[in-house]
Amino acid sequence: MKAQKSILLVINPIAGDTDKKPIIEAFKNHVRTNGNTPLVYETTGENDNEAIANYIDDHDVKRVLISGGDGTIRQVADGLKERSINIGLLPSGSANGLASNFLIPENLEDQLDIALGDTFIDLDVLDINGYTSLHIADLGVNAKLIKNYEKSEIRGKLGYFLQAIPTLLNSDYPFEVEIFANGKSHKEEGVLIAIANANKFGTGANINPTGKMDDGLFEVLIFKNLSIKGIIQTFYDDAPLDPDFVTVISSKEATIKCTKPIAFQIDGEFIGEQSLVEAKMTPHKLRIAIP
Ligand SMILES: Nc1ncnc2c1ncn2[C@@H]1O[C@H](COP(=O)(O)OP(=O)(O)OP(=O)(O)O)[C@@H](O)[C@H]1O
Repeated sequence: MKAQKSILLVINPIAGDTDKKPIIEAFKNHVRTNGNTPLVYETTGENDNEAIANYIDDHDVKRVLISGGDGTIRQVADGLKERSINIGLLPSGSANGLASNFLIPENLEDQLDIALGDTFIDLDVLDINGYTSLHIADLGVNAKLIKNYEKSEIRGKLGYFLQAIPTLLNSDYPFEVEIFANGKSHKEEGVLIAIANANKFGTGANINPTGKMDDGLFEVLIFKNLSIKGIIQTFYDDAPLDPDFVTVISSKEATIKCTKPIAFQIDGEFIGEQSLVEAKMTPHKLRIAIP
């Protein structure tokens, strides 16, 4: 007889503003049907990283499924640290930026099959100003959009969309930056400087079409203006980006200096206005089950 394995679901009850009971029930049924033991940890918003790490050690957990947005995935990544535990994703955040890069289906039973399956990516883990980043961090218009969205009452895609127009009209942009990477300095003007491990934002915009999420490198992308042609290009998955619109630098380490503090976000979380951003690849990988 096969030994029973403990599978933990880390679930954020507030992510995406949806009822999580159906996810918890489907998870428990699925895991029990496979002869394993389902465990559930609901995040509280307070010291979850530490609590998740303790829970994993105390219950000899063999795999962690995550139901939430990018914030919850980052918390699990921080909790796992050196533990080599496979994870699976049941996206339930409002944007699901990271998960949107893996073509995970909408159907919950299909998601469970994939999350408990044996096809994996060893995702790069970045350190940016001391925070873990798995997806995309950026300075400029998108971070400003996220800040205004976090302050607004309206959640979901509509809330994000409603913030777009006043944010885009903001007079702080373009701003001046100096980027040090691969032993060179680049001085540029930009409206958005992204540090991208992944390809796409949760909105579907493919800002980093040539990036690979497991190659030990990230891209610094300097978007020089809000060109309509450039923006439209980012909606076509494999379209090469116009060099008049964006400069791309691949690196393991980069320092970005701005002449004034600029709105900054990491994986969908607004961090504050920053004039210095230091990004480096860590030796860690996050092993995620994917389709
Ligand atoms: N029980 C809780 N009550 C309040 N806040 C919580 C709770 N659990 C987690 N959080 C907070 O939720 C945030 C993470 O949310 P997450 O990114 O997973 O979802 P989201 O914002 O809906 O999705 P997305 O990032 O895809 O837009 C963190 O700031 C965390 O502190």
